Amino acid sequence: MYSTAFLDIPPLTHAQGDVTLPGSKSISNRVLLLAALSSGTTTVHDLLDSDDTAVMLDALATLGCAIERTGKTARITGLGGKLPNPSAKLFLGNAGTAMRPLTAALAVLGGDFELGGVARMHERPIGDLVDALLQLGCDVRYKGQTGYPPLHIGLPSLRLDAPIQVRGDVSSQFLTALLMALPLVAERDIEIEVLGELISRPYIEITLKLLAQFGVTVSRPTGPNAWQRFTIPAGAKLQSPGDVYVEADASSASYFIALGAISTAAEGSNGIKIHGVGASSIQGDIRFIEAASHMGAHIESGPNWLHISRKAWPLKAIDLDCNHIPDAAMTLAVMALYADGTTTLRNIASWRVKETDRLSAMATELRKLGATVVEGADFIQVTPPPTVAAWQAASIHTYDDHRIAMCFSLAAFNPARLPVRIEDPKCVAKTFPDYFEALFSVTQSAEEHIPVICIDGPTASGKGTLAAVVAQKLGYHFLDSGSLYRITGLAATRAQIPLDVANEQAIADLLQSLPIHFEGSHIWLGPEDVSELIRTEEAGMNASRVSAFPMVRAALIDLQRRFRALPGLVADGRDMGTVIFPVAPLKVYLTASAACRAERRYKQLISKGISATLPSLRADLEARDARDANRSVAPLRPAQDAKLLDNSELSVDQSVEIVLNWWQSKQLYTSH
Ligand SMILES: O=C(O)C1=C[C@@H](OP(=O)(O)O)[C@@H](O)[C@H](O)C1
Ligand SMILES: C=C(OP(=O)(O)O)C(=O)O
Repeated sequence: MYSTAFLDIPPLTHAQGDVTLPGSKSISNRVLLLAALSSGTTTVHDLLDSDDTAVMLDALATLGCAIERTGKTARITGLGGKLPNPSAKLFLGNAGTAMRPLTAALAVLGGDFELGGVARMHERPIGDLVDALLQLGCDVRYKGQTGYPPLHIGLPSLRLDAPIQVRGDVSSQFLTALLMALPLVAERDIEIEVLGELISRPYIEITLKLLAQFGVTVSRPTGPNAWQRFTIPAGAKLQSPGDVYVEADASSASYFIALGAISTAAEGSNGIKIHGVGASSIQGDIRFIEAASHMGAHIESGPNWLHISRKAWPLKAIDLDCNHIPDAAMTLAVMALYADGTTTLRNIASWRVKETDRLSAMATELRKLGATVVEGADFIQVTPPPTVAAWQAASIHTYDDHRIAMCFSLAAFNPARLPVRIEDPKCVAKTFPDYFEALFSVTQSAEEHIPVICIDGPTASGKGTLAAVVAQKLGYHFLDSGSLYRITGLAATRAQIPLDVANEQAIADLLQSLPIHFEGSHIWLGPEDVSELIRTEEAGMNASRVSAFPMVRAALIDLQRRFRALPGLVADGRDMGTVIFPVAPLKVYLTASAACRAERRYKQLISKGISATLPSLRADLEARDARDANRSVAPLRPAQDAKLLDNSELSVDQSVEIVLNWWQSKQLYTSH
């Protein structure tokens, strides 16, 4: 997951390949709750691991449910409708699928509970559900504002004789919550009557299908009243089905379906294949494929897969009632940027009460990109930027809304080849923590568009630390090129090849087959973590020797350039800006006085328990500077266009800030 303040997505040109998507949020949280309430043990496979499922799992554990987890599998011992801990304070984040169903289940079971979440959860309505529970005789009180969480739940005096009325026009989750909770107390038939137009209906189908798996068949009329009345039969009992498999999330699939529709594949391959969900999914958001097809996607499907490629281009503008796909419809609003006219998405008033006011947020952010947007009470109308030149590089504010972050990443395919900045990318953790990793695994950018920041400088200037922190702050890859020379020195020594120029061919040959692999700050040579081993003074001297051999340097050039990958690279070394990445947009040449560098190295060694003396360290360091500056190939010197940074008097944080400011000053993002 990218936990950076922002993530800059370079302009993307192509997409192709396979993605396996994480489990459905709606199915995961329903199955977890049903498994906990039912009798018997349930093994849930392919469970989503995200913020929304974490709050549900924590809540169930707090309530006394035994849960064993191994990877994506959870084994849940059902409570059989009895709570061992009938008193608890539950934090439910911003998960509607946890807050609403748990409120109903705990209200009918009774106890002493407090249910709350993040600030936004306390702005998301729950009054219609509470009203229904009060009719039933439950004791539910608002701890803050009437109509909103946090809630206190006490002991009920249940009255199950009259039909329970619930409004369905703000959220379908209120009806879902009642449907899952009422089998706990179904001594007689319990009827639920929906008032107003029921929105987001396909989510009710998910609820009914999963209830059926747990042994409860809800009956309802056929014909026009099919969405008005639901009857939970007397004697209904939640019984574990044993094993449950969670489909991949169809709403998450929408970003990759869109990707297939708006991108072309690089030569020799074809489209995007999504694994884990197919056209016969029980999730309503799968119907996004119909909308995407209308816009121009070519979609094929099998039992558990989808294959998408581009058919019509530009995409065709659509006018669509999106009430049945409220979440995936946000993706259509971004696809509309690539359409041949104005796209209108209707009947989506519920967008206003989700993770943020999504109607207003989408309108604001789409406008930043250059689109013309009309925002209505319950619709949005998007007209793409009129010309390529009208596109703008935008910094997208994400409002702690995972879907805003995910759908706006698709704007990186803009024809103006502008990057897109996604603020607070970690908000995707609500349903898809590794979204951006999945995106980068199937997308490509022209090499010249993948940013590289070079940080070159002499030994002990602190460039490794600076580069690693800058890479981490930007979410970029990190190349510690010096370590490649150190590994070369180590490998040659182990192969008993003397480090002199007569053996440069043999050392260069050795490099062709070295299994080098970087993992954060760790460097692996095959199965061995050599990070510590290559940091000794001796390894440094050996590195300096082999780095003077032209054949060795040539062999390492391609290897180093391959580190330039999405979303960007910070490369630390001695010739990053002069030789390896000569057209990098930012080159920093980091120095510090010899006295200062010797002292830093001294402290470093002493802290590791290695004895050293300052004068000898300083002499070694000056000798190494002289050798590096005078070697015939790629001598150590600043690139002509490098920015010089002397950090003798600066802390690491101060140096990082300077470099990030230099980087920021090169960006074009508008955030108005
Ligand atoms: O029941 C569910 O799993 C959901 C129902 C929908 O909410 P509304 O019914 O509030 O539209 C949807 O937006 C949400 O992401 C998940
Ligand atoms: C509306 C959403 O979430 P929630 O389940 O919290 O309602 C969503 O995931 O888009």
